[in-house]
Amino acid sequence: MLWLSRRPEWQRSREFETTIRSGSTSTSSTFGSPADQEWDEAEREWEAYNAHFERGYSHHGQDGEDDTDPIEKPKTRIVFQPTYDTTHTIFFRGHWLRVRRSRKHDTNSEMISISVIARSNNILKQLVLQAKKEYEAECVHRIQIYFADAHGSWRWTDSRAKRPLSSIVLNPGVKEMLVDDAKDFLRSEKWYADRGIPFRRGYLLYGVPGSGKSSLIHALAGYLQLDIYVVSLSASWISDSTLTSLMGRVPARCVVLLEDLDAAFTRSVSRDDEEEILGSSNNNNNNGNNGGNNNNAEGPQEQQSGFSSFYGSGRRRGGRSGRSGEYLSDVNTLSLSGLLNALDGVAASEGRLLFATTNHLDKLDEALRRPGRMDVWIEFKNASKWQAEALFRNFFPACDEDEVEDVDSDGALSAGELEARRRDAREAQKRREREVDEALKNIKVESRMFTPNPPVPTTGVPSSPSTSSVWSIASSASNLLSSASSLSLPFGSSSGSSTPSVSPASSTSASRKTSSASSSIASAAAAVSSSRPHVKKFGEGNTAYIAPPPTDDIASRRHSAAPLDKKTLAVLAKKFADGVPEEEFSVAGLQGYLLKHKSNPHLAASNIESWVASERALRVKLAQEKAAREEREKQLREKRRQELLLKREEKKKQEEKEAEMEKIKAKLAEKEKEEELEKMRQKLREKEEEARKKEREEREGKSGDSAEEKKEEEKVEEKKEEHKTEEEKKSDSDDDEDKENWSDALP
Ligand SMILES: Nc1ncnc2c1ncn2[C@@H]1O[C@H](COP(=O)(O)OP(=O)(O)OP(=O)(O)O)[C@@H](O)[C@H]1O
Repeated sequence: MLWLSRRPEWQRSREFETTIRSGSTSTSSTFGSPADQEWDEAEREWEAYNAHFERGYSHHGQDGEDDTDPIEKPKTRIVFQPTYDTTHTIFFRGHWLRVRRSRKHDTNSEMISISVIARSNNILKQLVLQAKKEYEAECVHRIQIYFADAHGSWRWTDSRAKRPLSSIVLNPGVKEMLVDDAKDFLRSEKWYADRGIPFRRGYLLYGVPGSGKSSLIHALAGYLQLDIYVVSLSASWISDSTLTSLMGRVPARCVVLLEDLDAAFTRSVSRDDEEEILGSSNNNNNNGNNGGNNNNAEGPQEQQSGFSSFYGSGRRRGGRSGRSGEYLSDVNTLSLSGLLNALDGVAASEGRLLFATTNHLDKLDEALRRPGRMDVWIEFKNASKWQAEALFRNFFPACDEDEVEDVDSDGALSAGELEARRRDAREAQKRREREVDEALKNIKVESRMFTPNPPVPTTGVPSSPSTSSVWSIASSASNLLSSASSLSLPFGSSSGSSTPSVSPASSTSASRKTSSASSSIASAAAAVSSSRPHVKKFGEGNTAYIAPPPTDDIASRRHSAAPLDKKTLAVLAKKFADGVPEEEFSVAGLQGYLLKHKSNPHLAASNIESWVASERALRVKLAQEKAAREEREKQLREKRRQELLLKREEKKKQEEKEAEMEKIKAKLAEKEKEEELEKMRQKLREKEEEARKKEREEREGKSGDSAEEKKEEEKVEEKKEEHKTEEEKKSDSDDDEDKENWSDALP
């Protein structure tokens, strides 16, 4: 893409899309392609033309707009790219190439297809090689950052200027060891191959937040000229398969960064889940404090750091269990075996430097900790005094001067040197005061006066100057002194005169001299002191009221510190480090503090103790608030738990009652059935009875008619009886005959 963006044909495309990038010209986060430069040129021409055009109509300079804008304006770059799905023709080394940008719909990733009509594909190979060369040349100064996306692919997110390793303040030897180890690894591919050892190296950076883990990785990647591929293991979409495909797709030489190693597999469901509430009643103390070891002194200074926060990726989205006690999505289905497989399975790519960061080493599974997966472990602690001093020295520039010879053994300037400096400062101060007095004397007194409230300028009407008007004049004069003196005094706050506080009482002498001064005082005084190019300020043209002095708070927020001489720097750095307690505050915390005093190293050094005290007080307050919050939450949970238990109890009772009722109903139904049956039986019996009765009656009704028949029947019966007895007799006589026959036959 870089190569394409440099083709003139690409830039001349008639169908193009535009978008914008922001950034200052010096720190543009994108490649400064010729297309960009051409566009800048066009923009400049257009602006010049417009300015010329407008001059014809406007009264130039009428409202005093200042042309000298010392601040470089942030630049909005217009990015200009040929559209998708259109074929563009580019001429390259005697061949016409057809180039087409398109988007893959499934992964939404961009694809560029280049075709050429030629006898061999050499021309395409040459093109790719040249593109690679140009890309690499560009990468010398920047590192490319890729983030894993939910489709299991790497998405280019940004390119960043390299961070010098020297800007990372770590205990002596740590950086050197890491650099040597990484360099050695990258050189020893053959060594690994000869021994059949997978060519991979893992580094585990663990320790308190804001101690420089991510910064070190960034700086190291820049030093080794490697791109960074970041995966946040707490992302909701991470699963075994996506991680495996991601790890299989990293290029051979790069830095792979696994963020939040401790947050992997820490999935939770919603806090409102009943089971969780009931189950957690016994370990309430862990709630909302899931490893958020807050006695690491981060307190209010804790910063969201790491790559994901830089680049706005998915990290900490949905919470980071380790720190915030919030909840990770329950869609994250990464398993330990999936992670191990992705790290050193067959599909895992080789040649990469794997960095994993965690704030909670104790939460890591033993399998992950096993050497071979994470070969080098580096612990990051809160800032030591040594680091604090180095940080201060890094932060404030030192001008090239004579070496620090007369800084005595404990780092302080010798008494003589100090006295000489104070004397110089006092003299410089007096000189300025004299100059201002001179200026005030020369001021032409006009008849116009300052008026008290209401602030309506009453030109030409004399009135006695009020306290407030005197104060404003005097303070502007003193302000002038203060700004002048702050430039010359080496010990701003210790001398007590670098930011003199102006009050009506303290400014009486000045006010007497200027009781009838006009508004021209301000400009006259400013003319005395200012040697810088004049920049017209808002309200400077006021003639009735002079601006009040900036408050101390505003005054201390100026943004540039004059370079310190080495001796002063040594003293201030020592003073600063003396005030920082050993390993109590993170480097990020100290950096935040120094940023607040960016323009005033003296104040930064002298205020450190009060900052430490206020941070501690704040931390105690936060801890108390946290404890109170936790207690409240605990009570709330306990209440909810009781309510839930009660509800469950009631529900159970209700269910039992219902079951009882059901039983009774069933019994009743059975009884009813029985009764019904009985009734039916009864009815049946009655019916039978009735039927019999009827039969009997019928029979009785017929009895007269059948008397003869009865007799006949009786006769038949008698005959039958007779016949039967005869037969019996006969059989008896037969038996007797047989017996006789037998007895004859026997001897
Ligand atoms: N040792 C250090 N040297 C220089 N700067 C540091 C150091 N530690 C922290 N910082 C500064 O503090 C900020 C946060 O640092 P960084 O993100 O590297 O911390 P971290 O240890 O990765 O934190 P986390 O664990 O929260 O990701 C950065 O702006 C960095 O410049």
